[in-house]
Amino acid sequence: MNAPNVHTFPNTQKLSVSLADLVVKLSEESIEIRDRFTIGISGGSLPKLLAADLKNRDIEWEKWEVFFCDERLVPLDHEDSNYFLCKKEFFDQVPIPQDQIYTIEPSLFPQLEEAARKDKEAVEEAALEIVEDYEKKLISVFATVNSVKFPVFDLLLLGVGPDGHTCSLFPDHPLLDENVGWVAYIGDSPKPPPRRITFTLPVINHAHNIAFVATGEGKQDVLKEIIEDTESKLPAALVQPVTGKLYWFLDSAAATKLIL
Ligand SMILES: O=C(O)[C@H](O)[C@@H](O)[C@H](O)[C@H](O)COP(=O)(O)O
Repeated sequence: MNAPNVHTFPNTQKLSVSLADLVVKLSEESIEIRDRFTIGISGGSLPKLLAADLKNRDIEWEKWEVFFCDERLVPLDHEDSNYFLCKKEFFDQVPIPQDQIYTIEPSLFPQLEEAARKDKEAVEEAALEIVEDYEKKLISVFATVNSVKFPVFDLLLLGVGPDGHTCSLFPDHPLLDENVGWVAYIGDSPKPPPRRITFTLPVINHAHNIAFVATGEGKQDVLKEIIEDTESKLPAALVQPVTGKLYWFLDSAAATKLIL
């Protein structure tokens, strides 16, 4: 594995500028080589930190293909939805074509909601339809181009929770062992809401570039383990690109305990 590139900034404004620099560079390179830029975005504080400076940059937005690294199984206009958050913080401010922003399928929601009134098995069945639909969306963008076992994103932007989770992959969860599927359903997320879908570890690890963004003192201890303990089994520590590059964008509060 390539050693991670850890970048620390005195404040989130400077972090956002440097993150935008990387995204602009990767977008230009990918468009030059593949005539498109495939990116996966996460929720949390990331969309705001991403958009802060990027929204003013000169970018071929019409070449972007955007997926969600994880998504909560709620309607797209629900305040828990990662799409809703990204729309408010980012998409509303840049001209990415709407049909190149790949959301979970809203028409599959009524049956999920109906299943929720029945039993766990019915919920799982309805959730699997959402998973399959999202995988089809990935196939529509990636399979004919790469013809590989896993999609290869140009860039995945990830957050990390104080427990070491990333996407909706949580510590000690059996989903960490998934090594075939591209998208997985989790019905027992320890962080609400409980029902979500998430990219699996192999999808994450096949990306050309992965950038984690973490800020604030609440991340100090977990970052020390993830970045410095080579034996750590925390989900974010299992993000180890097969051949791609791994970046960390931290503010000084989050990076305080690291030996850099
Ligand atoms: O789905 C979720 O519950 C959140 O999106 C979560 O995974 C978040 O990305 C991390 O906890 C980092 O969040 P912050 O960047 O806001 O600390």
